[in-house]
Amino acid sequence: MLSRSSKYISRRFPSNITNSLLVSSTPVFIRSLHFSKPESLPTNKVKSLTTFQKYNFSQTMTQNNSVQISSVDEVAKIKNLSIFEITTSKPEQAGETFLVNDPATEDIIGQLPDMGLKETTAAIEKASEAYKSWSKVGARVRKEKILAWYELILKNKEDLARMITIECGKPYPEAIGEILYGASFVEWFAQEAIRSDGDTMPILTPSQRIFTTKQPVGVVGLITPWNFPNAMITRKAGAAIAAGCTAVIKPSPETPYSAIALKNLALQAGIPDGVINIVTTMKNVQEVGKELTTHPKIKKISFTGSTAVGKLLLSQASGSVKKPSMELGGNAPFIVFDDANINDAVDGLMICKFRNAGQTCVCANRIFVHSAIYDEFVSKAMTRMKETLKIGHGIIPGSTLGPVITEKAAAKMETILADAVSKGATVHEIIPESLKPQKGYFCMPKVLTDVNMDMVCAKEEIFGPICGIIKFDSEEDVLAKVNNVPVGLAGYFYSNNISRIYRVAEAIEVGMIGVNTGLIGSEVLPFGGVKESGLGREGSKYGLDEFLQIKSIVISI
Ligand SMILES: NC(=O)c1ccc[n+]([C@@H]2O[C@H](COP(=O)([O-])OP(=O)(O)OC[C@H]3O[C@@H](n4cnc5c(N)ncnc54)[C@H](O)[C@@H]3O)[C@@H](O)[C@H]2O)c1
Ligand SMILES: O=CCCC(=O)O
Repeated sequence: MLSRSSKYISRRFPSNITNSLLVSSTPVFIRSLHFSKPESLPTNKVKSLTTFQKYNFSQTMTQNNSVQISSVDEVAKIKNLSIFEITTSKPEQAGETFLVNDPATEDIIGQLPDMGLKETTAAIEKASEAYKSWSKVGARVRKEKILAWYELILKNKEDLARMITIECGKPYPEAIGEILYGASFVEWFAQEAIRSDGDTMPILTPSQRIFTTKQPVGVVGLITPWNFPNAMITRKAGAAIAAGCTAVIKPSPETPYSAIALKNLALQAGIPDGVINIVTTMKNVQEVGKELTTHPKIKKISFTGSTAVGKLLLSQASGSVKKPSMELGGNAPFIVFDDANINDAVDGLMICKFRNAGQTCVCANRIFVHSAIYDEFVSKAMTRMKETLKIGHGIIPGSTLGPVITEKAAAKMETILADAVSKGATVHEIIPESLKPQKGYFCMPKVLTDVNMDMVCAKEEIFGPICGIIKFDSEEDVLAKVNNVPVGLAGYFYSNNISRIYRVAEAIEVGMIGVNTGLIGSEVLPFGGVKESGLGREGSKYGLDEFLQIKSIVISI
């Protein structure tokens, strides 16, 4: 029987992922197998812009009962591989290429053009040309085309999700959840396209009428992260093109194929060429970012990523006063008060902390538990983690914990652990170290107790499967600690006291609060942060306005 909050979670995520994280079961640990990579990478042999590698990786069996995964074989199982291919330019024009790998195996899955200034400028020009007609298309036509895009995303959801798992590492059922989440923004903004109403103002002077109309801002630059390769694009691009804007998207170099597929599906849906443009790069990220934030034809920059990069982009965009939307880093508190339902709180923590191996911007980062229930909560949470966290390649059925995105991200987890231990934390193993897959950027989940506020795990965003649990004694004490950070994206707390629910929800300095739930995202939620977590709101009835500008018209009669 699922608890109240797990039923809620199940509405948003396919039951196989929520059940596997929430409900006890016999542990089945999974190892991924490794493949030997070619010594030198044949970038000079690129035949087409999108080349999915066809090397024969030699497969070596690890110890007993290991599950074998070849990323190359897994890519080959994608039925509609053509949607991941770049079709709008030629390899010779693009010059150099970069390699994309599977973080769970380190296998190379493909290579793409490493575009730079020239290609970015060309994409902006193309978007600018397309803007002339797209911005004039009636809203009803835009709505129909965007709905057709939505249908195609749903039709291809298995292939899109498989690619997310291969290039980003999240378990396949979670990847399916992301496609449904991402598609919900496309559907939502298709419907919003016909709702960009203006206003009629009161008549102050009998001879004057004043009204407003909303117009698209123009060509927009969208820069997105790897942790939601699909949904972070649809949440921006869906709103942008519904508003009548055209877009140049720079996806993360780790997860470019999901972006390319979205663009190809948009073309198939009848959204004209040039409305959505993709610039892929690994080496020239800064150069491309500079062009997107300084080119005079770009009127808005919408970015999701780290606070450090967000600040840089804001400063670059200030030169030509581009309208900004910034979805930046967080450091989400997850508070369990002594009047909470502990089992519900454990449910919420599992989904909130371990989704995408702890790599979502709204993941629980600092877990505060009241001293009266601390031992019980820690014991129940660790039991649940031991029962349900299964590490391995996300394609393997039953796997609930994939790798982190890069070797650097895995190394950061080691640094965070070492810092905590040096400052007095106790580390609790969840999965025996001997079961760690030998290849891939896997991090073993760990619980930290005896955590204090000087530790990096309490001060900074962890972005991985480390779970530091901090003891507190009073509401006042915990609120002071919670708000003593420069960021404020999401927060969560568990309590059954209605007065406290109002009080604490209003006191925590974040843009989004989950009360008695660990999962908050949906297309109707105004998504965004306060303080250094960003500017603007995505999704919801406010999301379209980020891509519109109000024009006031005064008529003398
Ligand atoms: N608030 C949100 O909605 C949200 C959502 C997802 C991720 N995030 C945050 O993103 C961070 C993790 O993602 P990340 O590691 O990909 O962040 P990141 O800032 O390193 O990268 C995000 C994107 O910015 C690009 N980028 C990096 N440097 C750039 C530059 N100088 N100019 C232009 N583009 C540049 C990257 O290539 C990538 O496409 C975390 O802090 C997380 O909280 C926030
Ligand atoms: O990682 C950031 C986005 C997460 C979400 O939209 O729920």
